[in-house]
Amino acid sequence: MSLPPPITLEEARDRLLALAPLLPVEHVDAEGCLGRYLAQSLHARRTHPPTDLSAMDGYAVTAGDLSGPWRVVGESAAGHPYSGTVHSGEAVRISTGAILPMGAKAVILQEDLAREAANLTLTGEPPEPADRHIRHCGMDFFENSEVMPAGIRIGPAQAALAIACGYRHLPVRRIPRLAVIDIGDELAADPECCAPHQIPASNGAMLMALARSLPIAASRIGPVADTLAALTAAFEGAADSDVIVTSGGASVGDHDLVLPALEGWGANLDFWRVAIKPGKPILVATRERNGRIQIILGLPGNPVSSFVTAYHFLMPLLRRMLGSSQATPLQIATYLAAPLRANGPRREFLRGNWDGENVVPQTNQDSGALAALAASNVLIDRPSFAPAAQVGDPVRVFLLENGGIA
Ligand SMILES: Nc1nc2c(c(=O)[nH]1)N[C@H]1C(S)=C(S)[C@@H](COP(=O)(O)OP(=O)(O)OC[C@H]3O[C@@H](n4cnc5c(N)ncnc54)[C@H](O)[C@@H]3O)O[C@H]1N2
Ligand code: MOO
Repeated sequence: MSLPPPITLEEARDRLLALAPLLPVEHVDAEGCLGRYLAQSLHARRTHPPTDLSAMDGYAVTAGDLSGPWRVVGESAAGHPYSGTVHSGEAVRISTGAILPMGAKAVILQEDLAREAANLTLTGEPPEPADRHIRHCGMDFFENSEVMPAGIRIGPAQAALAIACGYRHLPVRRIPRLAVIDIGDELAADPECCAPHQIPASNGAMLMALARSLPIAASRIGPVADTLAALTAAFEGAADSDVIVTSGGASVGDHDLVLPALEGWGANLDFWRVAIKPGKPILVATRERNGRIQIILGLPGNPVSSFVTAYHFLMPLLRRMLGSSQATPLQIATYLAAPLRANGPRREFLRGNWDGENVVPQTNQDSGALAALAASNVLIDRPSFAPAAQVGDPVRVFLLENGGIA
């Protein structure tokens, strides 16, 4: 059997992302759409600050009157503005966030003043420049200005900004429906009831957990036996999903039936085999149903291969369907704390541990070594045919924690 030559990660991912249907837009409560992506750019519905505000607790005075003494004529507190106008020789008690009274052009810190009844004198330094402690109207954003582009991830700061801009609801894309299918005669559904010829089906839970770091609706099917009938039934069970992910049965063995089962089910193969390690046998297919495109990702069964292919393909696909403008994972540059052998033709993603300065590759790089994966917080990116590397050499890594996943 002649196999298709493996394509590069970039080509494979571009092809996959080009297939991704953009899901319909819906309007969701700003607090309820954390982790989703803005479907349209957001323009401020108000100016902020809406007028000049004090940035400190102190006294508001006129511009040409920074040496005092002054007479305190009133107060401007947050939510309770001073209604009069400040004149030369007068000061208004002002708190942080309170509206600067008319006529006032400077705020002097209370630490730089002495007050006795209504009499105020300067004991420290006046502000330099005079408006140093003033937040001017529009300092943050002006009405109608674009505050966030389409495709940005709505995290805590973005939700707060949207609310500050006057939005209760935000345009986001419908949550994708994902089905995860474990495939293999050797798989036990219950890890506590696992015969000697079996292994616990751990990939499904891992893939669900990975995908659930994004806002999705996921369901799990299986474990499914290595037969065409069982696979077809499993695909039928997932027929309403936007994305179907299988793990196992993607390679070339007699019992690796994902590809023939998909073809028998009416799916069209887009690509199979990518020049990465681990993860080479990954396949991507599509199926049209009621005018909708369903995407099927066949991931290799080896647990680390499943994880790495989900990281580089499934997660970017889901992000793109959710409308993200940064669907692919970002890298950081660090330094090797141990030497590495020269790499072969497949771009390799070594499991490693990064301490903030250097990265230590795991000793066990077998694609079935789940313990080494679980002890890792980065994937070290080794380009194809990278020469041997020494301690201290620069290397690029993908983060698996602290924002690396979602
Ligand atoms: N002659 C060749 N053999 C293999 C090739 C090749 O090019 N030529 N490729 C190898 C590579 S690379 C990989 S990766 C694996 C992938 O194989 P499959 O996707 O067919 O996976 P399986 O054979 O079904 O399983 C592999 C391994 O993973 C375990 N597994 C499977 N599913 C699960 C699960 N849900 N939870 C936990 N563990 C799972 C399974 O028991 C096997 O040990 O093929 C190589 N072979
Ligand atoms: O690609 Mo396989 O994932 O090398 O073990």
